[in-house]
Amino acid sequence: MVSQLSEAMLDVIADALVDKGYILLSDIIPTFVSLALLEKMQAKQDVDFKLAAIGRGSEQQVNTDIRSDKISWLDNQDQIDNGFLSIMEQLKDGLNRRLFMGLFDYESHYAVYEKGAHYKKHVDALKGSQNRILSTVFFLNPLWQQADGGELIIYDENDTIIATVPPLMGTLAVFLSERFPHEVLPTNRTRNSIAGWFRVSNANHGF
Ligand SMILES: O=C(O)CCC(=O)C(=O)O
Ligand SMILES: [Fe+2]
Repeated sequence: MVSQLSEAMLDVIADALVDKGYILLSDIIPTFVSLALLEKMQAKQDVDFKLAAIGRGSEQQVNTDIRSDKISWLDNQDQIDNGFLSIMEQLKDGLNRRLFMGLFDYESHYAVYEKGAHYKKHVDALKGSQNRILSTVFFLNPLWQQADGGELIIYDENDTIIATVPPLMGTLAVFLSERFPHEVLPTNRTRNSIAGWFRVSNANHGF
């Protein structure tokens, strides 16, 4: 398949991850891909989405005080999902070539936050667990207004806010999973996103 991410774009992303540990991008996923993802998401929302759980393995539980989004996992056998996943694959390969991150696979889910839903401050990977290494959040909300709320707030290690990201169609946030606590503020209207994580394959292999 023809690469959709240019070498120059991959250089910019790699440099930002080295310098700051995160980057906010727009225009990296073609509009026709985003629109297809949104259309599919909206068509499936009433049937296929389940309240997201927190915790791992047998500790998993739904706790809507902490997070109240509903999710559905992407599947690389699905043509629409694959439009997005193939670009994430290019990102993975491009970063591995530049930074030797050892990124091995990528898991991702659609998430719908209905009016009033939120996700309290959390980190996507516990320090030293070296499983989820790099987080991505892709937003699918055309015409988002400030009054709609639902911003992604990213903090640094000292709990200072470093980015307030409106969940606007086409924005992709990429950040190191262990380093940045983040939260989703309550949304005032339905908010659609795809959250994903690049993982390494074993505990000795990290960034
Ligand atoms: O949708 C978002 O803005 C972020 C979601 C998130 O942090 C997560 O699912 O871990
Ligand atoms: Fe998260």
